[in-house]
Amino acid sequence: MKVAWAGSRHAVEVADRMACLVASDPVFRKDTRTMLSRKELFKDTLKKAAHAWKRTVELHLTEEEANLLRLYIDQPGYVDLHWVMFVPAIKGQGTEEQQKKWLTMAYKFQIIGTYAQTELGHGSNVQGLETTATFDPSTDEFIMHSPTLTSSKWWPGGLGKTSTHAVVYARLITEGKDYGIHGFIMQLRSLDDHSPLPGITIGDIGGKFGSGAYNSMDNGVMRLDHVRIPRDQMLMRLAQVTREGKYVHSDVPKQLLYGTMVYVRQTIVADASRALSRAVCIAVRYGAIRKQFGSKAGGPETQVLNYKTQQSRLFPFLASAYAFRFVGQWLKWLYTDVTQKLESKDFSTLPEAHACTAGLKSVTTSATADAIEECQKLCGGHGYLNSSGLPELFAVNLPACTYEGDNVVLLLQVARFLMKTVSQVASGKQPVGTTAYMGNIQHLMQCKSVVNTVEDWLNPAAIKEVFEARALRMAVNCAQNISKAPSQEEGFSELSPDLVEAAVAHVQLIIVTKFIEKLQEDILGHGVKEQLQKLCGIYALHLIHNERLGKLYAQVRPNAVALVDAFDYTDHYLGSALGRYDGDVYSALYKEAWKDPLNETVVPDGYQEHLRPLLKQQLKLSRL
Ligand SMILES: CCCCCCCCCC/C=C\C/C=C/C(=O)SCCNC(=O)CCNC(=O)[C@H](O)C(C)(C)COP(=O)(O)OP(=O)(O)OC[C@H]1O[C@@H](n2cnc3c(N)ncnc32)[C@H](O)[C@@H]1OP(=O)(O)O
Ligand SMILES: Cc1cc2nc3c(=O)[nH]c(=O)nc-3n(C[C@H](O)[C@H](O)[C@H](O)COP(=O)(O)OP(=O)(O)OC[C@H]3O[C@@H](n4cnc5c(N)ncnc54)[C@H](O)[C@@H]3O)c2cc1C
Repeated sequence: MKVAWAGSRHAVEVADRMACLVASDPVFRKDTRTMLSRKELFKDTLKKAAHAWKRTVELHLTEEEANLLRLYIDQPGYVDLHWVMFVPAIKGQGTEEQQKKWLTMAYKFQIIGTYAQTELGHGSNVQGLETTATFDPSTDEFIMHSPTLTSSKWWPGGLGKTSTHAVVYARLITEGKDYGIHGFIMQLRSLDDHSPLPGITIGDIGGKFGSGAYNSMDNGVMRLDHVRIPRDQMLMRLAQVTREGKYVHSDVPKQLLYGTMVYVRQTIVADASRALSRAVCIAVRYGAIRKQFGSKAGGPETQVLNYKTQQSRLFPFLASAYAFRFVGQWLKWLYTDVTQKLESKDFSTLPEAHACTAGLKSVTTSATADAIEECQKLCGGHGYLNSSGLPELFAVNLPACTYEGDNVVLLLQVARFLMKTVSQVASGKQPVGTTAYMGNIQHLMQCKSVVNTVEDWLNPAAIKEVFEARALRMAVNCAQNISKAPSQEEGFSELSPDLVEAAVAHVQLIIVTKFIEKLQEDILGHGVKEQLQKLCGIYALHLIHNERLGKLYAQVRPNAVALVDAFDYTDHYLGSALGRYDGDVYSALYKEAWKDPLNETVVPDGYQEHLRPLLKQQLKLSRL
């Protein structure tokens, strides 16, 4: 099962090696992280990042190994933005010459970069950004400027205190005309003493939700006051400004400007499955240790994992973790495929890639955030302690519902793609890829489900048909209602809640389909495929209705702990007293409690000033 989860034996081996490297290095300790002040936490993040880079160089780690090392360190920081957004933005939007210049420095960490798109006034509406980049032909420079308070860059990770450079998104103005949003490479801080360059006001935007968690990241604010940069720092793969100031657009779709977001959304699906699997691992292992109540006859107490209510709340998350993992592996393939096509100037699959990445990012991160919260409840009171690992896991993953595109905004993009496809089907065009099922419209609009029993839900063809019929009917229903509205725009707006539901149904179909396709592969190991079939059935059935699932849960229960062990997480990475591999939960919880700064003294600080006078006064009063 470990191989099925990781994707290959090689993947299991590299992941194990990197996880152990992190777990055995004292610099990467994180057990007291939630007790650090913001300043201490930030400094700790700088220390870990520098140490990780040192180890990467010393051990000559490959890119794959270095990425895993970063992942297992498990502390959001400026390096994430550098590798996941700054470098890909230059790769995707820079010319070969620009890539050679900037990536050479970025790969060696001679510069640290971030991705500065969002502003105080606009995040979702990228075309509404206000920062300007005005070309000055007299000096061959762009003047970068924040004309209003709301145009202040706001949120970019690493911007606050760390980044020396950024890809800044701004409205390009040349020859008096506004050509809309484009990317520019800007140096922000001196490479000598790290002070902001003239005209740049920069700082951190303040503390965020939860202790520890995303507070390790210096999300930043930046104002630009007529800062000049050379013309060749405009990312010029998609469009150029000539020496004379003439705007020239290449013959590529302008949406490629959004390419970095497509790339990152794809990686976020993999992050979501990982976060969900961590929460499930904690809740399942703890559920096998925790006992409450026994039989009336005085028998042994029951493991809480054996309660049917616990199983019906928890096992759909276990199934979802596997489902998201497999769809994430497929999405990575889709992204590679579309990138290769783009390189040979085939842009035909771009809209589908956008819809798939946006939709899957949205559905998997929302489900993951909800599930982590529920796992906390599934662990009872102990789940609420920081030492359970769950509060921090929740706080770190909650913003994934917002960053890289608000989940509702992204689902509306999927809905727009679906409405277009329905109208193409109506005019006789055969849809392809993930919307190919819509071509089977006659049958799917009328067919009746043959699913009656739990066993039917293990029949892939039956499952697929149910999900296809559901998704298609919801999409067609929306399209018909939109066509009755006074205008397409009004109809879309009025029906947006239904459109979001239709988009979710389509995305869930993709997830179910990719799970089924995974089951058709050669899967090694005795009983592995059978367990995955049951999980696929649970994932599908819990989305439709909750009846008849008990039988499947009973079949999964004997292997539940093994199914979470297959995630192959070290105790260090899991970071949970409740989810420990050895099950020694109570001693771990007890030990963790004593690490709290409040326990440094027996009598707390503040006793002399506040507690003692109060107690004394009350005592005096009672004696009067
Ligand atoms: C290994 C270590 C692990 C570590 C893990 C680290 C994980 C790191 C994660 C980093 C964490 C946090 C960083 C966060 C960064 C950010 O948040 S960056 C900012 C992200 N911002 C957004 O996502 C904004 C969302 N808004 C948009 O994307 C667009 O503005 C929106 C799509 C909503 C609307 O676009 P418009 O251009 O205004 O308009 P529209 O008319 O709707 O679209 C026109 C047309 O273009 C198509 N389209 C839109 N987007 C794309 C795209 N990305 N690709 C392709 N096509 C796109 C759209 O469908 C329309 O097509 P049509 O044919 O005309 O219908
Ligand atoms: C932790 C974190 C890290 C981030 N890192 C970065 C970064 O590194 N770089 C960067 O540039 N940005 C970053 N961001 C910003 C992030 O990308 C934006 O916050 C995100 O795109 C959402 O935009 P917004 O904040 O403007 O939300 P808004 O668009 O203001 O959303 C507010 C509400 O309005 C709704 N809404 C908005 N538009 C519509 C619509 N058309 N139809 C229906 N409902 C709508 C939304 O669903 C939401 O409920 C980060 C954000 C966070 C939280």
